[in-house]
Amino acid sequence: MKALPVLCSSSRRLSTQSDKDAVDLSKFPVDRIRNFCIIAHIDHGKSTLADRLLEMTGAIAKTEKNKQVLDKLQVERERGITVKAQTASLFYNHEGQQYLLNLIDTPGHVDFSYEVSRSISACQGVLLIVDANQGIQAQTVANFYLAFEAQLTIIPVINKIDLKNADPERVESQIEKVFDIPREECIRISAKLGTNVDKVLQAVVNRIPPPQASTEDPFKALVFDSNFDHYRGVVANIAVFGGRVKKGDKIVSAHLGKAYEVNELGLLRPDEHPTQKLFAGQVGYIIAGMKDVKEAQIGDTLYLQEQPVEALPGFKPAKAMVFAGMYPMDQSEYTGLRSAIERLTLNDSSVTVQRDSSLALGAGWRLGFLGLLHMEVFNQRLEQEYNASVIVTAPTVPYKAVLSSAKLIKNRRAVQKNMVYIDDQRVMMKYLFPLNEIVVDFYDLLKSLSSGYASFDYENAGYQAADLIKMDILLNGRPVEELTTVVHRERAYSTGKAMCERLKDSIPRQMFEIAIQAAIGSKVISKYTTDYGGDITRKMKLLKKQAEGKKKMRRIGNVEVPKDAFISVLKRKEK
Ligand SMILES: Nc1nc2c(ncn2[C@@H]2O[C@H](COP(=O)(O)OP(=O)(O)OP(=O)(O)O)[C@@H](O)[C@H]2O)c(=O)[nH]1
Repeated sequence: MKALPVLCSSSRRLSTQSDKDAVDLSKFPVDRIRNFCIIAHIDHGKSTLADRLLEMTGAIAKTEKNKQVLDKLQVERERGITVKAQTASLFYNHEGQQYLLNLIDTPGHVDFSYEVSRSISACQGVLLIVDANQGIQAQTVANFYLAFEAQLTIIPVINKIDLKNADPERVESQIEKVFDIPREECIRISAKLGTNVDKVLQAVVNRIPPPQASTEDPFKALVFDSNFDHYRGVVANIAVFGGRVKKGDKIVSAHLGKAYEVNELGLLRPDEHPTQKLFAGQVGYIIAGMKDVKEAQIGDTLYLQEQPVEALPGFKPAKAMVFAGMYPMDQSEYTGLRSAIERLTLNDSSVTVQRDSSLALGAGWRLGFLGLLHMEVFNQRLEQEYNASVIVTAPTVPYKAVLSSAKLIKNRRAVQKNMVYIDDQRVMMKYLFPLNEIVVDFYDLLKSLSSGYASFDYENAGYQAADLIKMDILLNGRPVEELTTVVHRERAYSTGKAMCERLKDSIPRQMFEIAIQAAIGSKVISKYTTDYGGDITRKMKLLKKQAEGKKKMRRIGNVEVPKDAFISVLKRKEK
Protein backbone atom coordinates (compact mmCIF):
# COMPACT_ATOMS: atom_id res chain seq x y z
CA MET A 1 0.00 0.00 0.00
CA LYS A 2 1.18 3.48 -0.76
CA ALA A 3 2.42 5.15 2.39
CA LEU A 4 0.21 7.93 3.58
CA PRO A 5 1.69 11.37 3.64
CA VAL A 6 2.48 12.79 7.05
CA LEU A 7 -0.45 15.07 7.60
CA CYS A 8 0.84 17.23 10.34
CA SER A 9 4.50 17.01 11.07
CA SER A 10 4.95 19.33 13.96
CA SER A 11 2.74 20.89 16.51
CA ARG A 12 -0.63 22.50 16.00
CA ARG A 13 -1.96 24.14 12.91
CA LEU A 14 -5.02 26.03 11.96
CA SER A 15 -7.62 24.93 9.51
CA THR A 16 -6.49 27.08 6.63
CA GLN A 17 -5.32 24.15 4.55
CA SER A 18 -5.99 24.61 0.87
CA ASP A 19 -7.67 21.90 -1.17
CA LYS A 20 -4.52 20.86 -2.96
CA ASP A 21 -3.01 19.78 0.34
CA ALA A 22 -6.06 17.77 1.21
CA VAL A 23 -5.41 14.09 1.79
CA ASP A 24 -7.29 11.32 0.05
CA LEU A 25 -7.88 8.42 2.37
CA SER A 26 -9.86 6.46 -0.18
CA LYS A 27 -7.48 3.51 -0.12
CA PHE A 28 -7.42 3.20 3.63
CA PRO A 29 -8.99 -0.14 4.58
CA VAL A 30 -11.60 -0.21 7.31
CA ASP A 31 -9.89 -3.16 8.99
CA ARG A 32 -6.94 -0.92 9.77
CA ILE A 33 -8.99 1.66 11.60
CA ARG A 34 -9.38 1.67 15.39
CA ASN A 35 -11.76 4.04 17.17
CA PHE A 36 -11.25 4.32 20.91
CA CYS A 37 -11.65 6.69 23.79
CA ILE A 38 -9.71 7.24 26.97
CA ILE A 39 -11.87 7.12 30.08
CA ALA A 40 -11.00 7.39 33.77
CA HIS A 41 -11.71 9.01 37.06
CA ILE A 42 -10.69 12.67 37.24
CA ASP A 43 -6.93 13.30 37.23
CA HIS A 44 -5.93 9.71 36.60
CA GLY A 45 -3.97 10.86 33.57
CA LYS A 46 -6.11 10.64 30.44
CA SER A 47 -4.92 13.86 28.85
CA THR A 48 -1.29 13.12 29.70
CA LEU A 49 -1.56 9.72 28.03
CA ALA A 50 -3.22 11.36 25.03
CA ASP A 51 -0.19 13.71 24.77
CA ARG A 52 2.19 10.73 24.68
CA LEU A 53 0.08 8.93 22.06
CA LEU A 54 0.02 12.06 19.90
CA GLU A 55 3.78 12.47 20.23
CA MET A 56 4.60 8.85 19.51
CA THR A 57 2.56 8.89 16.35
CA GLY A 58 4.01 12.20 15.18
CA ALA A 59 0.78 14.21 15.41
CA ILE A 60 2.49 16.71 17.69
CA ALA A 61 6.12 17.46 18.36
CA LYS A 62 7.81 16.00 21.41
CA THR A 63 8.38 19.06 23.50
CA GLU A 64 8.04 20.06 27.10
CA LYS A 65 5.48 22.63 26.02
CA ASN A 66 2.98 20.01 24.92
CA LYS A 67 0.96 19.41 28.00
CA GLN A 68 -2.65 18.26 27.76
CA VAL A 69 -2.81 19.52 24.17
CA LEU A 70 -6.31 18.17 23.71
CA ASP A 71 -7.52 20.44 26.48
CA LYS A 72 -7.96 23.34 24.09
CA LEU A 73 -10.45 25.52 25.92
CA GLN A 74 -9.24 28.35 28.09
CA VAL A 75 -11.38 27.07 30.93
CA GLU A 76 -9.73 23.64 30.67
CA ARG A 77 -6.24 25.11 30.79
CA GLU A 78 -7.06 27.37 33.70
CA ARG A 79 -8.72 24.67 35.75
CA GLY A 80 -6.47 21.81 34.64
CA ILE A 81 -9.45 19.62 33.84
CA THR A 82 -11.01 18.32 30.67
CA VAL A 83 -14.57 19.45 30.11
CA LYS A 84 -14.97 18.65 26.41
CA ALA A 85 -14.20 15.40 24.68
CA GLN A 86 -11.63 15.93 21.92
CA THR A 87 -10.85 13.85 18.91
CA ALA A 88 -7.47 13.20 17.31
CA SER A 89 -6.72 10.97 14.33
CA LEU A 90 -3.29 9.33 14.52
CA PHE A 91 -1.33 7.28 12.02
CA TYR A 92 0.54 4.42 13.61
CA ASN A 93 2.90 1.92 12.01
CA HIS A 94 2.64 -1.56 13.45
CA GLU A 95 4.34 -4.64 12.05
CA GLY A 96 4.81 -3.06 8.66
CA GLN A 97 1.22 -1.84 8.36
CA GLN A 98 -0.17 1.62 8.81
CA TYR A 99 -3.17 2.06 11.07
CA LEU A 100 -5.53 4.98 11.50
CA LEU A 101 -6.29 5.41 15.20
CA ASN A 102 -9.09 7.76 16.14
CA LEU A 103 -8.66 8.73 19.74
CA ILE A 104 -11.22 10.60 21.84
CA ASP A 105 -10.00 12.05 25.13
CA THR A 106 -12.92 12.44 27.54
CA PRO A 107 -13.49 14.40 30.76
CA GLY A 108 -13.23 12.62 34.11
CA HIS A 109 -15.50 14.71 36.31
CA VAL A 110 -18.97 13.33 36.86
CA ASP A 111 -20.58 16.58 35.68
CA PHE A 112 -19.27 15.90 32.19
CA SER A 113 -20.07 12.20 31.94
CA TYR A 114 -22.53 13.02 29.17
CA GLU A 115 -19.45 13.74 27.03
CA VAL A 116 -18.17 10.25 27.81
CA SER A 117 -21.37 8.46 26.84
CA ARG A 118 -21.52 10.36 23.55
CA SER A 119 -17.89 9.65 22.75
CA ILE A 120 -18.39 5.97 23.42
CA SER A 121 -20.99 5.84 20.66
CA ALA A 122 -18.29 6.60 18.10
CA CYS A 123 -15.88 3.90 19.38
CA GLN A 124 -15.31 0.17 19.52
CA GLY A 125 -12.94 0.19 22.48
CA VAL A 126 -11.74 2.16 25.49
CA LEU A 127 -8.57 2.63 27.47
CA LEU A 128 -9.72 2.56 31.08
CA ILE A 129 -7.03 4.42 33.01
CA VAL A 130 -6.60 3.78 36.73
CA ASP A 131 -4.15 5.66 38.94
CA ALA A 132 -1.62 3.17 40.39
CA ASN A 133 -1.75 4.92 43.71
CA GLN A 134 -5.44 5.80 44.08
CA GLY A 135 -6.84 2.65 42.53
CA ILE A 136 -10.45 2.35 41.36
CA GLN A 137 -12.56 5.44 42.14
CA ALA A 138 -16.23 6.34 41.64
CA GLN A 139 -15.86 7.55 38.06
CA THR A 140 -13.70 4.58 37.15
CA VAL A 141 -16.69 2.38 37.95
CA ALA A 142 -19.25 4.67 36.28
CA ASN A 143 -17.16 4.96 33.12
CA PHE A 144 -16.44 1.25 33.08
CA TYR A 145 -20.17 0.55 33.00
CA LEU A 146 -20.76 3.04 30.20
CA ALA A 147 -18.21 1.15 28.09
CA PHE A 148 -19.33 -2.27 29.28
CA GLU A 149 -23.00 -1.64 28.50
CA ALA A 150 -22.04 -0.40 25.05
CA GLN A 151 -20.16 -3.70 24.63
CA LEU A 152 -16.84 -2.04 23.88
CA THR A 153 -13.48 -3.71 24.30
CA ILE A 154 -11.98 -2.49 27.56
CA ILE A 155 -8.21 -2.23 27.96
CA PRO A 156 -7.28 -1.54 31.60
CA VAL A 157 -4.25 0.73 31.90
CA ILE A 158 -2.61 1.34 35.26
CA ASN A 159 -1.00 4.76 35.14
CA LYS A 160 1.51 6.63 37.30
CA ILE A 161 3.63 3.59 38.12
CA ASP A 162 6.51 6.02 38.61
CA LEU A 163 4.92 7.36 41.80
CA LYS A 164 6.61 6.38 45.03
CA ASN A 165 3.39 5.04 46.48
CA ALA A 166 2.28 3.27 43.33
CA ASP A 167 0.84 -0.15 44.01
CA PRO A 168 -0.03 -1.68 40.64
CA GLU A 169 -0.40 -5.15 42.19
CA ARG A 170 -3.23 -3.93 44.39
CA VAL A 171 -4.88 -2.06 41.52
CA GLU A 172 -4.71 -5.16 39.33
CA SER A 173 -6.47 -7.14 42.06
CA GLN A 174 -9.15 -4.45 42.25
CA ILE A 175 -9.66 -4.57 38.50
CA GLU A 176 -9.94 -8.33 38.59
CA LYS A 177 -12.41 -8.25 41.47
CA VAL A 178 -14.59 -5.30 40.49
CA PHE A 179 -14.60 -5.57 36.71
CA ASP A 180 -13.87 -9.25 36.26
CA ILE A 181 -11.01 -8.49 33.89
CA PRO A 182 -7.99 -10.83 34.21
CA ARG A 183 -4.97 -9.03 35.68
CA GLU A 184 -2.83 -10.17 32.75
CA GLU A 185 -4.79 -7.77 30.55
CA CYS A 186 -3.66 -4.72 32.54
CA ILE A 187 -0.91 -2.56 31.09
CA ARG A 188 1.28 -0.74 33.62
CA ILE A 189 2.44 2.62 32.38
CA SER A 190 3.74 6.01 33.30
CA ALA A 191 2.07 8.47 30.96
CA LYS A 192 4.28 11.17 32.38
CA LEU A 193 7.54 9.42 31.53
CA GLY A 194 6.25 7.53 28.51
CA THR A 195 6.98 4.11 30.07
CA ASN A 196 5.18 1.30 28.23
CA VAL A 197 3.02 3.68 26.20
CA ASP A 198 4.10 1.74 23.08
CA LYS A 199 2.36 -1.30 24.61
CA VAL A 200 -0.85 0.71 24.82
CA LEU A 201 -0.68 1.45 21.10
CA GLN A 202 -0.05 -2.21 20.34
CA ALA A 203 -2.99 -3.25 22.49
CA VAL A 204 -5.25 -0.76 20.70
CA VAL A 205 -4.38 -2.38 17.38
CA ASN A 206 -4.43 -5.99 18.62
CA ARG A 207 -7.38 -5.99 20.99
CA ILE A 208 -9.88 -3.42 19.71
CA PRO A 209 -11.86 -4.58 16.67
CA PRO A 210 -12.14 -2.36 13.59
CA PRO A 211 -15.50 -0.61 13.09
CA GLN A 212 -18.20 -2.67 11.43
CA ALA A 213 -18.75 -0.33 8.55
CA SER A 214 -18.70 -0.77 4.82
CA THR A 215 -17.83 1.81 2.19
CA GLU A 216 -20.30 0.03 -0.10
CA ASP A 217 -23.26 1.02 2.08
CA PRO A 218 -25.07 4.35 1.66
CA PHE A 219 -23.41 7.22 3.51
CA LYS A 220 -24.57 7.45 7.10
CA ALA A 221 -22.86 9.46 9.82
CA LEU A 222 -23.56 10.20 13.46
CA VAL A 223 -23.03 13.76 14.67
CA PHE A 224 -21.42 13.13 18.06
CA ASP A 225 -20.24 16.64 18.73
CA SER A 226 -20.77 20.10 17.25
CA ASN A 227 -19.58 23.59 17.67
CA PHE A 228 -20.30 26.93 16.15
CA ASP A 229 -17.68 28.83 14.23
CA HIS A 230 -18.41 32.52 13.73
CA TYR A 231 -17.35 32.42 10.08
CA ARG A 232 -18.11 28.92 8.92
CA GLY A 233 -21.23 28.11 10.89
CA VAL A 234 -21.73 24.67 12.41
CA VAL A 235 -18.69 22.39 12.48
CA ALA A 236 -19.94 18.89 13.20
CA ASN A 237 -17.79 16.02 14.44
CA ILE A 238 -18.99 12.87 12.79
CA ALA A 239 -18.41 9.14 12.98
CA VAL A 240 -19.05 7.62 9.54
CA PHE A 241 -21.05 4.43 9.97
CA GLY A 242 -21.29 3.61 6.29
CA GLY A 243 -20.45 4.76 2.76
CA ARG A 244 -18.49 7.85 1.85
CA VAL A 245 -18.95 11.58 1.58
CA LYS A 246 -17.01 14.22 -0.32
CA LYS A 247 -16.93 17.93 -0.83
CA GLY A 248 -19.84 19.14 -2.95
CA ASP A 249 -22.11 16.25 -1.95
CA LYS A 250 -25.67 17.11 -1.01
CA ILE A 251 -26.34 15.80 2.47
CA VAL A 252 -29.44 15.83 4.62
CA SER A 253 -29.79 16.20 8.38
CA ALA A 254 -32.28 13.57 9.53
CA HIS A 255 -33.36 15.74 12.44
CA LEU A 256 -34.63 18.66 10.37
CA GLY A 257 -34.85 17.01 6.98
CA LYS A 258 -32.92 19.92 5.48
CA ALA A 259 -30.38 19.51 2.67
CA TYR A 260 -26.91 21.09 2.60
CA GLU A 261 -23.88 21.07 0.37
CA VAL A 262 -20.65 19.84 1.94
CA ASN A 263 -18.14 22.73 1.92
CA GLU A 264 -15.31 21.10 3.79
CA LEU A 265 -14.52 17.88 5.58
CA GLY A 266 -11.50 16.23 7.07
CA LEU A 267 -9.72 14.68 10.00
CA LEU A 268 -8.95 16.15 13.38
CA ARG A 269 -5.25 15.72 14.07
CA PRO A 270 -6.05 17.19 16.59
CA ASP A 271 -6.67 20.40 14.62
CA GLU A 272 -8.82 20.33 11.51
CA HIS A 273 -7.07 18.83 8.53
CA PRO A 274 -9.10 18.80 5.31
CA THR A 275 -9.34 15.63 3.26
CA GLN A 276 -11.02 14.87 -0.06
CA LYS A 277 -13.49 12.45 1.40
CA LEU A 278 -14.50 10.70 4.57
CA PHE A 279 -15.16 6.99 4.57
CA ALA A 280 -16.98 4.33 6.55
CA GLY A 281 -15.21 3.74 9.88
CA GLN A 282 -13.58 7.17 9.97
CA VAL A 283 -14.08 9.93 12.47
CA GLY A 284 -13.74 13.53 11.34
CA TYR A 285 -15.43 16.89 10.90
CA ILE A 286 -17.79 18.27 8.31
CA ILE A 287 -18.87 21.81 7.43
CA ALA A 288 -21.96 22.13 5.27
CA GLY A 289 -23.15 25.70 5.51
CA MET A 290 -25.35 25.18 8.53
CA LYS A 291 -25.73 28.67 9.89
CA ASP A 292 -28.26 28.06 12.58
CA VAL A 293 -27.37 26.36 15.82
CA LYS A 294 -30.51 24.26 15.59
CA GLU A 295 -28.93 22.49 12.62
CA ALA A 296 -26.58 19.52 13.05
CA GLN A 297 -27.61 18.89 16.61
CA ILE A 298 -25.59 16.38 18.55
CA GLY A 299 -27.04 12.91 18.00
CA ASP A 300 -28.29 13.77 14.50
CA THR A 301 -27.76 11.50 11.49
CA LEU A 302 -26.42 12.80 8.17
CA TYR A 303 -26.99 11.02 4.86
CA LEU A 304 -26.76 11.71 1.13
CA GLN A 305 -29.79 13.39 -0.39
CA GLU A 306 -30.12 10.77 -3.11
CA GLN A 307 -29.70 7.86 -0.65
CA PRO A 308 -31.96 8.31 2.38
CA VAL A 309 -31.25 6.02 5.32
CA GLU A 310 -32.93 5.31 8.62
CA ALA A 311 -31.75 7.68 11.33
CA LEU A 312 -29.45 6.36 14.06
CA PRO A 313 -30.98 6.26 17.54
CA GLY A 314 -29.10 9.39 18.72
CA PHE A 315 -28.56 10.10 22.38
CA LYS A 316 -30.72 10.08 25.43
CA PRO A 317 -31.17 13.64 26.62
CA ALA A 318 -29.16 14.49 29.70
CA LYS A 319 -31.05 15.04 32.95
CA ALA A 320 -30.39 18.43 34.44
CA MET A 321 -29.87 18.33 38.18
CA VAL A 322 -29.01 21.92 39.07
CA PHE A 323 -30.98 24.90 37.86
CA ALA A 324 -30.03 28.56 37.86
CA GLY A 325 -31.30 31.75 36.31
CA MET A 326 -29.07 33.60 33.86
CA TYR A 327 -29.70 37.22 32.99
CA PRO A 328 -27.87 39.82 30.94
CA MET A 329 -26.12 42.52 32.98
CA ASP A 330 -28.20 44.97 31.03
CA GLN A 331 -31.41 44.20 29.11
CA SER A 332 -29.89 45.77 25.98
CA GLU A 333 -27.53 42.77 25.92
CA TYR A 334 -30.41 40.29 25.86
CA THR A 335 -30.21 39.38 22.15
CA GLY A 336 -26.43 39.01 22.19
CA LEU A 337 -26.56 36.81 25.25
CA ARG A 338 -29.32 34.69 23.75
CA SER A 339 -27.23 33.96 20.71
CA ALA A 340 -24.15 33.21 22.88
CA ILE A 341 -26.17 30.76 24.98
CA GLU A 342 -27.58 29.09 21.86
CA ARG A 343 -24.14 28.66 20.36
CA LEU A 344 -22.60 27.34 23.49
CA THR A 345 -25.41 24.87 24.07
CA LEU A 346 -24.76 23.53 20.57
CA ASN A 347 -21.33 22.56 21.88
CA ASP A 348 -22.78 21.40 25.18
CA SER A 349 -26.15 19.86 24.56
CA SER A 350 -26.49 18.66 28.14
CA VAL A 351 -27.57 22.16 29.18
CA THR A 352 -31.32 22.78 29.17
CA VAL A 353 -32.61 26.28 28.49
CA GLN A 354 -36.00 27.81 29.26
CA ARG A 355 -37.03 31.43 29.00
CA ASP A 356 -37.63 33.08 32.34
CA SER A 357 -38.06 36.55 33.73
CA SER A 358 -37.59 38.26 37.03
CA LEU A 359 -38.88 41.57 38.30
CA ALA A 360 -35.44 42.62 39.40
CA LEU A 361 -33.29 41.19 36.66
CA GLY A 362 -35.56 41.43 33.63
CA ALA A 363 -35.84 38.85 30.85
CA GLY A 364 -33.47 35.92 31.01
CA TRP A 365 -33.35 32.15 31.12
CA ARG A 366 -33.51 29.29 33.53
CA LEU A 367 -30.76 26.87 32.71
CA GLY A 368 -30.37 23.29 33.84
CA PHE A 369 -26.94 21.73 34.39
CA LEU A 370 -25.60 18.35 35.36
CA GLY A 371 -23.88 19.75 38.43
CA LEU A 372 -22.40 22.86 39.98
CA LEU A 373 -19.02 22.52 38.27
CA HIS A 374 -20.84 22.19 34.97
CA MET A 375 -22.72 25.40 35.74
CA GLU A 376 -19.55 27.25 36.65
CA VAL A 377 -17.73 26.05 33.56
CA PHE A 378 -20.65 27.03 31.30
CA ASN A 379 -20.69 30.48 32.82
CA GLN A 380 -16.93 30.83 32.42
CA ARG A 381 -17.09 29.68 28.81
CA LEU A 382 -19.83 32.24 28.07
CA GLU A 383 -17.57 34.95 29.39
CA GLN A 384 -14.33 33.73 27.83
CA GLU A 385 -15.49 32.42 24.48
CA TYR A 386 -18.41 34.75 23.84
CA ASN A 387 -17.41 37.80 25.79
CA ALA A 388 -20.77 37.77 27.52
CA SER A 389 -21.25 39.00 31.04
CA VAL A 390 -24.05 37.37 32.90
CA ILE A 391 -25.84 37.44 36.20
CA VAL A 392 -26.24 33.97 37.61
CA THR A 393 -28.83 33.42 40.30
CA ALA A 394 -28.52 31.03 43.18
CA PRO A 395 -28.45 27.44 42.00
CA THR A 396 -31.31 25.20 43.05
CA VAL A 397 -31.78 21.49 42.78
CA PRO A 398 -34.94 19.51 42.09
CA TYR A 399 -37.06 18.70 45.12
CA LYS A 400 -39.89 16.34 45.72
CA ALA A 401 -42.95 18.17 46.94
CA VAL A 402 -45.30 16.66 49.45
CA LEU A 403 -47.96 19.23 49.01
CA SER A 404 -50.17 20.45 51.77
CA SER A 405 -52.78 21.55 49.27
CA ALA A 406 -53.61 20.69 45.65
CA LYS A 407 -54.63 24.08 44.39
CA LEU A 408 -51.07 24.89 43.67
CA ILE A 409 -50.58 22.79 40.62
CA LYS A 410 -53.99 22.99 39.03
CA ASN A 411 -53.09 25.34 36.25
CA ARG A 412 -49.75 23.81 35.42
CA ARG A 413 -51.09 21.41 32.84
CA ALA A 414 -50.36 18.54 35.15
CA VAL A 415 -52.05 15.16 34.86
CA GLN A 416 -52.67 13.54 38.16
CA LYS A 417 -51.48 9.96 38.39
CA ASN A 418 -52.41 9.07 41.93
CA MET A 419 -53.02 10.46 45.38
CA VAL A 420 -52.21 8.80 48.66
CA TYR A 421 -53.29 10.08 52.06
CA ILE A 422 -50.37 9.61 54.36
CA ASP A 423 -52.35 10.73 57.39
CA ASP A 424 -55.30 13.05 57.95
CA GLN A 425 -53.19 16.15 57.32
CA ARG A 426 -50.95 15.10 54.53
CA VAL A 427 -51.48 13.84 51.07
CA MET A 428 -48.91 12.70 48.54
CA MET A 429 -49.79 13.21 44.93
CA LYS A 430 -48.07 12.05 41.82
CA TYR A 431 -48.40 14.12 38.71
CA LEU A 432 -47.25 13.90 35.20
CA PHE A 433 -45.89 17.37 34.50
CA PRO A 434 -44.77 18.86 31.26
CA LEU A 435 -41.06 19.20 31.85
CA ASN A 436 -40.92 22.85 30.94
CA GLU A 437 -43.56 23.70 33.51
CA ILE A 438 -41.37 22.19 36.12
CA VAL A 439 -38.08 23.53 34.89
CA VAL A 440 -39.32 27.07 34.62
CA ASP A 441 -41.61 27.24 37.56
CA PHE A 442 -40.60 24.69 40.06
CA TYR A 443 -38.86 27.27 42.14
CA ASP A 444 -42.01 29.38 42.13
CA LEU A 445 -43.96 26.37 43.17
CA LEU A 446 -41.72 25.96 46.13
CA LYS A 447 -42.07 29.60 46.97
CA SER A 448 -45.80 29.43 46.90
CA LEU A 449 -45.77 26.72 49.50
CA SER A 450 -45.73 28.56 52.73
CA SER A 451 -44.09 25.67 54.38
CA GLY A 452 -43.42 22.22 53.27
CA TYR A 453 -41.17 19.82 51.62
CA ALA A 454 -40.67 20.30 48.00
CA SER A 455 -38.92 17.93 45.84
CA PHE A 456 -39.21 16.48 42.56
CA ASP A 457 -37.79 13.73 40.85
CA TYR A 458 -37.94 13.11 37.26
CA GLU A 459 -36.07 9.93 37.47
CA ASN A 460 -37.03 6.83 39.34
CA ALA A 461 -34.63 7.68 42.08
CA GLY A 462 -37.03 6.98 44.94
CA TYR A 463 -38.09 9.42 47.62
CA GLN A 464 -36.20 10.94 50.45
CA ALA A 465 -37.75 13.25 52.97
CA ALA A 466 -35.88 16.49 53.55
CA ASP A 467 -36.53 19.09 56.19
CA LEU A 468 -36.84 22.11 53.94
CA ILE A 469 -38.28 25.49 54.70
CA LYS A 470 -38.94 28.65 52.78
CA MET A 471 -36.96 31.66 53.87
CA ASP A 472 -37.91 35.23 53.00
CA ILE A 473 -35.70 38.28 53.03
CA LEU A 474 -37.58 41.40 54.09
CA LEU A 475 -36.74 45.05 53.57
CA ASN A 476 -38.60 47.23 56.01
CA GLY A 477 -41.08 44.45 56.41
CA ARG A 478 -41.65 43.76 52.71
CA PRO A 479 -40.48 40.48 51.25
CA VAL A 480 -37.93 40.64 48.41
CA GLU A 481 -39.27 38.10 46.00
CA GLU A 482 -35.98 37.42 44.20
CA LEU A 483 -34.24 36.54 47.39
CA THR A 484 -36.72 34.04 48.70
CA THR A 485 -35.00 30.71 49.02
CA VAL A 486 -35.68 27.19 50.10
CA VAL A 487 -33.17 26.06 52.64
CA HIS A 488 -32.57 23.12 54.83
CA ARG A 489 -33.98 23.85 58.27
CA GLU A 490 -30.60 23.27 59.87
CA ARG A 491 -28.94 25.81 57.62
CA ALA A 492 -31.67 28.42 57.63
CA TYR A 493 -30.09 30.55 60.33
CA SER A 494 -26.59 30.71 58.85
CA THR A 495 -27.86 31.24 55.30
CA GLY A 496 -30.31 33.96 56.40
CA LYS A 497 -27.62 35.74 58.38
CA ALA A 498 -25.15 35.66 55.49
CA MET A 499 -27.74 36.95 53.02
CA CYS A 500 -28.77 39.82 55.31
CA GLU A 501 -25.17 40.82 55.87
CA ARG A 502 -24.44 40.88 52.19
CA LEU A 503 -27.58 42.82 51.43
CA LYS A 504 -26.69 45.35 54.11
CA ASP A 505 -23.32 45.91 52.47
CA SER A 506 -24.87 46.27 49.03
CA ILE A 507 -27.64 48.79 49.73
CA PRO A 508 -26.50 52.41 49.60
CA ARG A 509 -27.43 54.65 52.51
CA GLN A 510 -30.86 56.13 52.18
CA MET A 511 -32.57 58.86 54.07
CA PHE A 512 -34.04 56.55 56.64
CA GLU A 513 -33.11 53.40 58.42
CA ILE A 514 -33.68 50.13 56.65
CA ALA A 515 -34.45 46.93 58.47
CA ILE A 516 -33.13 43.85 56.69
CA GLN A 517 -34.58 40.62 57.95
CA ALA A 518 -34.52 36.95 57.16
CA ALA A 519 -37.74 35.25 58.13
CA ILE A 520 -39.32 31.84 58.11
CA GLY A 521 -43.04 32.35 57.91
CA SER A 522 -43.69 35.08 60.44
CA LYS A 523 -40.60 34.23 62.49
CA VAL A 524 -37.62 36.56 62.01
CA ILE A 525 -34.37 34.63 62.27
CA SER A 526 -31.88 37.36 61.46
CA LYS A 527 -32.06 41.15 61.53
CA TYR A 528 -29.80 44.06 60.56
CA THR A 529 -30.42 47.77 60.41
CA THR A 530 -28.65 50.18 58.06
CA ASP A 531 -27.75 53.74 59.08
CA TYR A 532 -29.70 56.62 57.62
CA GLY A 533 -28.10 59.16 55.31
CA GLY A 534 -27.01 61.88 57.77
CA ASP A 535 -27.01 65.73 57.44
CA ILE A 536 -28.89 67.79 54.85
CA THR A 537 -25.99 68.32 52.38
CA ARG A 538 -25.33 64.67 52.43
CA LYS A 539 -29.01 63.98 51.88
CA MET A 540 -29.03 66.25 48.82
CA LYS A 541 -26.02 64.50 47.36
CA LEU A 542 -27.64 61.19 48.06
CA LEU A 543 -30.84 62.24 46.32
CA LYS A 544 -28.91 63.42 43.29
CA LYS A 545 -26.89 60.26 43.09
CA GLN A 546 -29.96 58.14 43.47
CA ALA A 547 -31.79 60.07 40.76
CA GLU A 548 -28.90 59.36 38.38
CA GLY A 549 -28.87 55.73 39.25
CA LYS A 550 -32.67 55.35 39.26
CA LYS A 551 -32.73 53.10 36.27
CA LYS A 552 -30.45 50.64 37.94
CA MET A 553 -32.56 50.59 41.08
CA ARG A 554 -35.50 48.48 42.04
CA ARG A 555 -37.99 49.83 44.50
CA ILE A 556 -39.14 47.53 47.26
CA GLY A 557 -41.61 49.42 49.39
CA ASN A 558 -39.85 52.68 50.11
CA VAL A 559 -36.38 51.18 49.69
CA GLU A 560 -34.31 51.60 46.53
CA VAL A 561 -32.21 48.54 45.90
CA PRO A 562 -29.51 48.56 43.22
CA LYS A 563 -29.73 45.63 40.83
CA ASP A 564 -26.15 44.76 41.68
CA ALA A 565 -27.30 44.06 45.21
CA PHE A 566 -29.35 41.12 44.00
CA ILE A 567 -26.34 39.81 42.18
CA SER A 568 -24.03 39.93 45.14
CA VAL A 569 -26.56 38.41 47.46
CA LEU A 570 -27.52 35.70 45.00
CA LYS A 571 -23.93 34.89 44.29
CA ARG A 572 -23.60 33.43 47.71
CA LYS A 573 -22.86 29.98 46.41
CA GLU A 574 -19.88 31.07 44.38
CA LYS A 575 -16.45 30.25 45.65
N1 LIG B 1 3.68 11.01 38.44
C1 LIG B 1 2.84 10.94 37.43
N2 LIG B 1 1.92 11.90 37.24
C2 LIG B 1 1.10 11.80 36.19
C3 LIG B 1 1.15 10.73 35.29
N3 LIG B 1 0.17 10.91 34.36
C4 LIG B 1 -0.46 12.05 34.67
N4 LIG B 1 0.09 12.60 35.76
C5 LIG B 1 -0.30 13.85 36.42
O1 LIG B 1 -1.61 13.72 36.93
C6 LIG B 1 -2.32 14.96 36.80
C7 LIG B 1 -3.61 14.74 36.05
O2 LIG B 1 -3.30 14.36 34.73
P1 LIG B 1 -4.30 14.62 33.52
O3 LIG B 1 -3.69 13.98 32.32
O4 LIG B 1 -4.71 16.05 33.42
O5 LIG B 1 -5.56 13.80 34.05
P2 LIG B 1 -6.96 13.63 33.37
O6 LIG B 1 -7.42 12.26 33.70
O7 LIG B 1 -6.88 13.96 31.91
O8 LIG B 1 -7.83 14.71 34.10
P3 LIG B 1 -9.35 15.15 33.72
O9 LIG B 1 -9.47 15.16 32.25
O10 LIG B 1 -9.54 16.48 34.30
O11 LIG B 1 -10.21 14.13 34.33
C8 LIG B 1 -1.38 15.93 36.11
O12 LIG B 1 -0.74 16.69 37.09
C9 LIG B 1 -0.37 15.01 35.44
O13 LIG B 1 0.90 15.61 35.28
C10 LIG B 1 2.14 9.71 35.50
O14 LIG B 1 2.29 8.74 34.78
N5 LIG B 1 2.94 9.89 36.59
